[in-house]
Amino acid sequence: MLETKDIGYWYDHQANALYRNVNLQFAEGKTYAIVGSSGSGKTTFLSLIAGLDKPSEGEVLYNGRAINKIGLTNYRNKYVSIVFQSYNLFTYMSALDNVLTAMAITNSQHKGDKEYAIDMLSKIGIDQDMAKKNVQRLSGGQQQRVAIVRAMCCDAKVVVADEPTGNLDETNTRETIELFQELAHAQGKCVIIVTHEPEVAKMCDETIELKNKEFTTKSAIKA
Ligand SMILES: Nc1ncnc2c1ncn2[C@@H]1O[C@H](COP(=O)(O)OP(=O)(O)OP(=O)(O)O)[C@@H](O)[C@H]1O
Repeated sequence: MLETKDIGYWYDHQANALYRNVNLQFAEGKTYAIVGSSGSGKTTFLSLIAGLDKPSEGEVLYNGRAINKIGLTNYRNKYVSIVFQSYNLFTYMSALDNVLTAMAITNSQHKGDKEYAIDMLSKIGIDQDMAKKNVQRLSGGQQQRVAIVRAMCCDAKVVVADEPTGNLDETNTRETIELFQELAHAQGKCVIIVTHEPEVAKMCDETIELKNKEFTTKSAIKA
């Protein structure tokens, strides 16, 4: 579904490239963990496949089409959901309005379907009363789950997440990754997570390690 073709990236000079000739494939229905030391370029890689930045060389392909041909803004709006460590919810809105707004902005097939949004939120333990309160009244773990439900309610097939469990305790981390698994396994999405936590990587279907400017796919390690 998503493929990098000989991509390379450098901020200033080619000689200082973070990596070059990266050829990776990401399938729908699977979760991927990208691991590697700090500063190796994981976040940068995520921004390339999410269409937030362009590779210095090579192409990112979505279902065989170069994303710059699709148009980066068009690609991001239609095909990608992004989950951040800092949740990136609209802080002045309720959880319900956050989900409804995302469905409206992305023109989801569930656009305007309040009952669907309420039902999805209830699946992560946010009842109707709580769903209508300002999102800042929820705990960090709950806010991150709202951010994931928001991705679930949108049609985008690619979900990228940058350290989504960075602010969460062990229990919330596990629940969050289980939701990502559901997103991939039940909804057929392609979920790509940057993480420095080995427990998170273990729960994903595949781990890709970025080390010495090379990406290596590790065999699936099941928790
Ligand atoms: N705008 C920029 N201009 C120049 N260099 C940058 C810029 N943004 C990031 N870098 C450098 O590029 C390298 C890769 O950064 P990136 O954030 O992708 O790494 P990372 O693997 O995600 O790190 P971490 O795990 O610490 O978040 C780092 O050395 C960083 O200092």
